[in-house]
Amino acid sequence: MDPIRTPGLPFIKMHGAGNDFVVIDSRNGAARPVTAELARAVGDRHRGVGFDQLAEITDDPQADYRLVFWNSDGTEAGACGNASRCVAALMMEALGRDEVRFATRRGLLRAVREDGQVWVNMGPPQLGWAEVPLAHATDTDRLPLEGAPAAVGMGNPHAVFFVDDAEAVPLTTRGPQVEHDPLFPQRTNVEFASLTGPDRLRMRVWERGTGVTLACGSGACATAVAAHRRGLTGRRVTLDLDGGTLVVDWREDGVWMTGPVARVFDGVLSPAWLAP
Ligand SMILES: N[C@@H](CCC[C@H](N)C(=O)O)C(=O)O
Repeated sequence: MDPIRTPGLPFIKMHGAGNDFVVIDSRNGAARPVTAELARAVGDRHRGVGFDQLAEITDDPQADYRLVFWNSDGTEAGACGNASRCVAALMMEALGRDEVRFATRRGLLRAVREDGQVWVNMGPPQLGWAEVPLAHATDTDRLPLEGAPAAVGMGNPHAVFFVDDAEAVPLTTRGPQVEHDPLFPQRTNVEFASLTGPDRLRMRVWERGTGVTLACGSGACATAVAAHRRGLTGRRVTLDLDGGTLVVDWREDGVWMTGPVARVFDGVLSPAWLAP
């Protein structure tokens, strides 16, 4: 056997507006290799490959494929908008189509390619306190926390703060405080946003299970929904994040989101590294 080109676990490294992913294809009856332990090891930016989320593609009888999302701390996430767009772009290419349907923990979602852009419908926002979920009944538009954030579920929980200057927020201290607040029994993703123009927001994010990231698709959707509910914007919003710009459009059939997609490299996890 060639000692360099050894077999192992293939993956694709992608990013959407700087939100970076390792994509592993476990379709066609392949044994499912991804566990919480493997996700933590691959997610380590020094000893592994590094990612914000690992997206595992599996078979699904009702859809073109199923997606399972893992955070870099090894926890599973119910939704990941940017990874959904990245994998949809890959699958559209592979299947030679401009539309795919995929299953997630939240249910069946749809992505389409229009004018070269991949849009994903993240589904309707979850605006009831139990759906987010929150620990007790309260107005999700203004939570009883310092800064009165809004709570929005997009298949995963989000706490959205509207502030004068998102740049000035100490993300690494405020983020984890809010993530672990007892009001969020499943912890939460945390967004800070400022209005910078008509229907335009500057947004920074602290992701549950990962920390500061350059972008968050479900977070952008949650922020656009919260901004519209507060009367700050219309239903179509442009969000400038640290790693790029996302556009969100809250339509009748759900919250659609688009932005840049990049396939960075294809790699193989060495069997020696994978061995216990
Ligand atoms: N980057 C993602 C969101 C990832 C999931 C999140 N950290 C969670 O635990 O819910 C996105 O683009 O939506």
